[in-house]
Amino acid sequence: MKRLILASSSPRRKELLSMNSIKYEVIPSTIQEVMDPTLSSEELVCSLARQKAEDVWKRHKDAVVLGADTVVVIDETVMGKPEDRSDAVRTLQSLSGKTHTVYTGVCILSEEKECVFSVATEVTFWELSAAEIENYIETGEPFDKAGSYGIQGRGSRLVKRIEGDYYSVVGLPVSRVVRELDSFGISTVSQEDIL
Ligand SMILES: Cc1cn([C@H]2C[C@H](O)[C@@H](COP(=O)(O)OP(=O)(O)OP(=O)(O)O)O2)c(=O)[nH]c1=O
Repeated sequence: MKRLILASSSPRRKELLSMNSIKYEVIPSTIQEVMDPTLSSEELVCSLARQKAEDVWKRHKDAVVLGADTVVVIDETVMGKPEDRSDAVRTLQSLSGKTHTVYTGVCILSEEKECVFSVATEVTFWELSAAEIENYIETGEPFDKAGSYGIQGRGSRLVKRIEGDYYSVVGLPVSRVVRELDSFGISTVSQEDIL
C-alpha cells in the first residue's frame, strides 16, 4: 500500500483519520498561506488545501499527500482563526443568532493523480449574550479554530442547528476523504497494523 502523509498540524484532522483506521504519517506544511481575494469561498479553501498538500508533496513525491483547510463565512466575510481575544469576541458576536457556512477544502495528491474538493455545511448559532461569549472565550477553545469556536467541544452549546457534514465543520469531511483515498490505493487497515 502507498504511504499516506497528512500535511496538517491539526489534532482534529489526525483524530478523524485515526477514527477510520487509516495509517498515516504527519508532516505539517510550512508554507505561508496565500489568500487570493478574487476567489470564491469554495475556490479559496481548495486553493489553501492545495498549497499545503503541494508544499509537502514536493519533498515526498513517492507518497500520497492530504492537505485541508477550513474557513467560516458569514455575509461574504471569510473568518479564519482569531488574531486575538477581541477578534474572537467580534467574530462570535457576528455569528450570534445567525446562520453561517463552514467550508472545508481537501486536496489529495500523488504522482499519478490528484483530487480536490470542498464541502459546505450550514451552522446556525443561538442568540449569544455578552456574558456567554466571554465565558466561552475563557475556555481558550476559540484560539486555534476558524470562526473562533469548536463544535466538538464547549462550542457545542453555541450551535442550534447544523445542516450537512458535522466532521467537515471539525476540519475534515472524513467519509468523502476515506472514499477518495480508496482510489489512491489507501485503505483502512486492521487495528494491529496501526499500533
Ligand atoms: C469551525 C471549526 C473549526 N475547527 C478547526 C479545524 C481546523 O483545525 C481549524 C481551521 O484552521 P486551518 O487553517 O484549516 O487548519 P490548522 O491550521 O488547524 O491546521 P493545518 O493548516 O496544519 O492543517 O479550525 C474546529 O476544530 N472546530 C470547529 O467547529
